[in-house]
Amino acid sequence: MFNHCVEIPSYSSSQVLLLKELDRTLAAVNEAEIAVAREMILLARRVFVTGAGRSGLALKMAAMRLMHLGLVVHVAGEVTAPAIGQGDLLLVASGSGTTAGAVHAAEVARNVQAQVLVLTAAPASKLGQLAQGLIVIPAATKQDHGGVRSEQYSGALFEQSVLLVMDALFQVMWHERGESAEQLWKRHANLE
Ligand SMILES: O=P(O)(O)OC[C@H]1O[C@](O)(CO)[C@@H](O)[C@@H]1O
Repeated sequence: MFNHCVEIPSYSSSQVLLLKELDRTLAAVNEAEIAVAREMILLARRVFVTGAGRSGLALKMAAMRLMHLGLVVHVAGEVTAPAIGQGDLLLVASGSGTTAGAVHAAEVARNVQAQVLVLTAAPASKLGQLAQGLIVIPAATKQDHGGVRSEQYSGALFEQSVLLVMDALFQVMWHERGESAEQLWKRHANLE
């Protein structure tokens, strides 16, 4: 039940809140962890991405950009995704680090000697412990309703941060590869 005595924030104040939270959270992401993630992505034979709900959707956006860079990328669970194996990388996003599908996928990947790179707000979680590479995003997890790490609903700050962390990493890798936007554009889907 909503408490109607609570002041309803305006659209613009909400926008400011989001930007402040993102600024603070992204500034706290460890650059050494990003460097390791970059290495793991570039060394992988193929990259698989997975995550539940909005966390998975944010990684699907990142997966598209990695494909635009010319990497071989699969979204786990899609009908065309092959088996993951040795030399592959599983990129998993889970704020809580406890979502069953995400943990299971990481276990499968480890069992077949694939590498596991995790973006999470909970590095001590089961998923965090399965990771060989970790990007810790100090945001609220989906059931952290305390409002301290974020005033946004559920895992929104984590999910937004996943997209921005991966887009920033894409920006680095794009310029390192020295390809023009026109060259990347040739890899864009032409059946959409
Ligand atoms: O990031 P987690 O903790 O794995 O949660 C997965 C997803 O579950 C949800 O709560 C519901 O889809 C999303 O907000 C979140 O992205």
